[in-house]
Amino acid sequence: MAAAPTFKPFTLALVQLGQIGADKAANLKHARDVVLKTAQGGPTGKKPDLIVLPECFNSPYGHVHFPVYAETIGYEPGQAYDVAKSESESVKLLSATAKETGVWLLGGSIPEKTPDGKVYNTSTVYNPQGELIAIHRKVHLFDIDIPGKIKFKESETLTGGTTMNYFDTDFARIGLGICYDVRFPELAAVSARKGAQICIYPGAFNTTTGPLHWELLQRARAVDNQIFFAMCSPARDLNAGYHAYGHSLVSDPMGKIVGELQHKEDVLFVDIDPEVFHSARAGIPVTTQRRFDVYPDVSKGF
Ligand SMILES: NC(=O)CCC(=O)C(=O)O
Repeated sequence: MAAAPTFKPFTLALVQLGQIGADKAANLKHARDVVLKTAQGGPTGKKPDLIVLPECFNSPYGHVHFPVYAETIGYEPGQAYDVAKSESESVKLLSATAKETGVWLLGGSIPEKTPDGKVYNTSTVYNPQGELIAIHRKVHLFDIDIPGKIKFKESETLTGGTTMNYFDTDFARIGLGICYDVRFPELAAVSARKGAQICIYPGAFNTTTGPLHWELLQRARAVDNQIFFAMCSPARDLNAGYHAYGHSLVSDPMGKIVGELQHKEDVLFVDIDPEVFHSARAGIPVTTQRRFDVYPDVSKGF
């Protein structure tokens, strides 16, 4: 495995997208418009280095919708990918938008179909040249049943991914996950031990678990691993079948919230300061104090 890039300061923008409805073309156009505007800079006018979209940004969120909206991506890690030949209209649009803005783009997630008939919840990542350079298929499917509150079963139509994923930029190694993946500490732990200085998960928590767990889990993953941790949600739409919690958030490696939105469409700009990462690790050196003679290192074998 290549060494992680030197962690440099960068500006992260989380796009808490609204207006995600039944019309895929309208969803894609709106996402593109907001990304183009975001790339012009935040309140300080500073152009972001990396823009992130939310989970399932091109389709309504629900197991009945995933197969209907699913697109063939056909990306194989380590193999060249020609966006011009892609069958995915979302991939083409995201690639063109990244290229036009000259900014890294983590394209939230979209339903993806594969030739064996499976459907995944998949993130795609583009460099500023518009090349598709990484994907992550949601590993842990969101199957929960809280009586009287929320029942959701992604596994009705989705298959869980089987790989750990990160990507390297010129400013950081970035660990990937999607939403419910945050509840499984191993995923972020493996990314961090493989050198990720930040994990970014597009996500769409709900209004039952969101108030209790959204912030808690992100700050926990950040402190566990002494990394930055960010999640980008859709805005809340009470007319939609699924009510997203919103509150896109960034925690620093000390567990301090360095930016958080409310529940409406908005963009969160955060300047990521590597100094916080280095001082957290120097002051509380858990990364060198682990007792793998007592318990196993979950990152071994990846
Ligand atoms: N989209 C998701 O995976 C939702 C996860 C969620 O709401 C949770 O409580 O976990």
